[in-house]
Amino acid sequence: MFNKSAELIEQKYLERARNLSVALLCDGVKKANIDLRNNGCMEAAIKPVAPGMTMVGTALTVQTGNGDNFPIHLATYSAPSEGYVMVIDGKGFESRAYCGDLIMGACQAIGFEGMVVDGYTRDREGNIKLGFPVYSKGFIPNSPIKKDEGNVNTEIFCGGVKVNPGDLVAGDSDGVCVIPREYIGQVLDLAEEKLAYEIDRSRTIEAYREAKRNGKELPQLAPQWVLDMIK
Ligand SMILES: O=C([O-])CC(=O)C(=O)O
Ligand SMILES: [Mg+2]
Repeated sequence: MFNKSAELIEQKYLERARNLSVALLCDGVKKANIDLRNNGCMEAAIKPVAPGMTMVGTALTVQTGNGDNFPIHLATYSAPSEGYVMVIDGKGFESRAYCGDLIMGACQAIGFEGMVVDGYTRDREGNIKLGFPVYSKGFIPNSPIKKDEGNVNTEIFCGGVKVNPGDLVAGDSDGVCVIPREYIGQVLDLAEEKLAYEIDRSRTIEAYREAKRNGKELPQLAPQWVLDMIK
């Protein structure tokens, strides 16, 4: 099945998401009480090809298996793709790489924001040189097959999380999370609240560090909720 790509997520939401870590976005999903495995956070096995890679975009989904990358080629060249993150359900297939730096380079040239592979990739050095954000389960040099059409833009599972075309996908050095489209505004509000809490905590920790350095009386370092739980 080959479906049209979902409408791009509004820029104002994408910009807000870019100012938040993936950890904060997952905290937002948790606070919103959305029934999503691991708060939308993909399995730890899905890692950035290099630390420092970050991406935020609208999900374009691909479903394949058996190390077959024909569906990835279909999605790359046949769907309008600027602003999308290609999320590939490769069923964790371990014996072949789904893609390398040629497809990645093409995706980058077209304007994809990044790629997530529930499976393995190759051409790691070339991928790092491109600076194209890719998240995968690891690397294997063995080449993909090109055979079946698979599915493009259908509901998939990637890294244990349900992904629909049009969902928000974000990645950083910690990993990848997915926010279902209908919850984006609510999750961003809650993630920003958590960010405000974290900024406040960092200030307290810095004040403690400063007092200790200067031999001053030490301020309370433990958060109030910890003190309440100890009581
Ligand atoms: O040959 C392939 O299909 C996968 C690959 O290594 C690339 O895209 O660079
Ligand atoms: Mg290659």
